[in-house]
Amino acid sequence: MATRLRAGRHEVDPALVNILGRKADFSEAGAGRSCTVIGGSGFLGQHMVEQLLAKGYSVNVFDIHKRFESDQVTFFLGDLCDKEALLPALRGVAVVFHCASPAPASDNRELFYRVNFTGTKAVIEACREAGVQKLVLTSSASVVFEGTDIKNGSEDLPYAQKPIDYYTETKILQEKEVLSANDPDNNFFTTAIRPHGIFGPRDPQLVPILVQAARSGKMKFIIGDGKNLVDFTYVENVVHGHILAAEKLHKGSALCGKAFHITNDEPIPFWTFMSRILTGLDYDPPKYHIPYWLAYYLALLLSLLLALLRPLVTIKATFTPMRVALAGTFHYYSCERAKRAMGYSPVVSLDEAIARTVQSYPGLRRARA
Ligand SMILES: NC(=O)C1=CN([C@@H]2O[C@H](COP(=O)(O)OP(=O)(O)OC[C@H]3O[C@@H](n4cnc5c(N)ncnc54)[C@H](OP(=O)(O)O)[C@@H]3O)[C@@H](O)[C@H]2O)C=CC1
Ligand SMILES: CC(C)=CCC[C@@H](C)[C@H]1CC[C@H]2C3=C(CC[C@]12C)[C@@]1(C)CCC(=O)C[C@@H]1CC3
Repeated sequence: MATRLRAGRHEVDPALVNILGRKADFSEAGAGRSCTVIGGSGFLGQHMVEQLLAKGYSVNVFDIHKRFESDQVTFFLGDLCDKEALLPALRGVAVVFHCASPAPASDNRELFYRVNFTGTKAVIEACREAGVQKLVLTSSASVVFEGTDIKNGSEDLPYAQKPIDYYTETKILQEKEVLSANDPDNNFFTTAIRPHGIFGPRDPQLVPILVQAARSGKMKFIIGDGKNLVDFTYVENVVHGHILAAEKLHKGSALCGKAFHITNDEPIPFWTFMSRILTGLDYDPPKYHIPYWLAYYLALLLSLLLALLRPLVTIKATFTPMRVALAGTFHYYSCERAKRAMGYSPVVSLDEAIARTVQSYPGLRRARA
């Protein structure tokens, strides 16, 4: 069962919910501006909640954890795999944003499958049962990435036949489920947003991992010639894409049952981006080059060695073939489809985004002697 944690500004009498079958919408902006953010306690989820509130939406958060306080939000705690737990959080809302997933760094295959695949099926069923009209999934551009160069890739690229990890494999299954659930006859519309390399304030992954690597002396080498372009997308642009998608998703719109890349539309060499974050926080940027294939085979050798030793020692490598591929190949995507179908364009430039991000991590700045 989900636990309702707080009666927020938009809470209504449960008796009224029962009579009307849906929660009344009290926002200034009118009908359709009530939503639930599944995964609303996470990095992207919290930014979603902030911008939705600013735009006058009434917001429910459904998450396995509660990580912030707000008297404007109604919180529901539970596991998204449990349809019965989801239902109270979805009744009466017009839009559901599904941005929950186990962290990509996890190696728990069973968890990825359970949450991203079977859990997403529970979300779809719960949406239908609760009378939700729109479901916006946070997918990932990596659903088409196989570890080799992608330059200005469009959404027409086929799903990866050999996804780079189990997280991505289950993101593919999840996206397929959501897109095929689009059902105009029953007034249920679905779409998927595919962001890439989300970064920004409060991100627990990219900047902290990078700083940890720099502090332990692992950020000395540039893999390859350092010219490989990659998309890094500021979190507020990702949120903007999600909200636009929800607003443009309706019967007969080009969004129904389709996926959309959302990026900063400013691909940047991977190592330039890393160096700008590092120097912004007073760390030295990497300066020695190591050939891509040498790095790749070294990482492969290391992972084979660790697999052989696994019965005796369990060490989690940071230098993995998957990370080498992410750091040494081109992978940037066209967001033309989102521009055309929903009028998307980034609201924060990459320069501004990097500056805001660096400024937001005073605790990770290098201590000067
Ligand atoms: N960050 C990135 O660069 C990219 C992210 N994405 C996608 O964006 C989405 C959001 O990512 P991000 O904000 O970084 O991730 P976070 O891990 O920060 O947020 C996900 C949230 O979902 C929660 N959650 C996990 N499992 C469940 C469950 N079974 N039931 C309810 N809640 C659950 C998490 O809780 P807990 O922390 O306890 O697990 C967390 O609060 C994900 O779908 C991810 O795949 C796509 C492309 C790039
Ligand atoms: C676009 C996208 C998916 C971004 C994710 C960023 C991460 C892949 C990087 C953040 C820190 C990076 C890192 C390495 C590879 C890429 C990251 C994990 C190394 C493992 C590369 C090899 C090394 O010498 C150590 C690096 C540590 C940090």
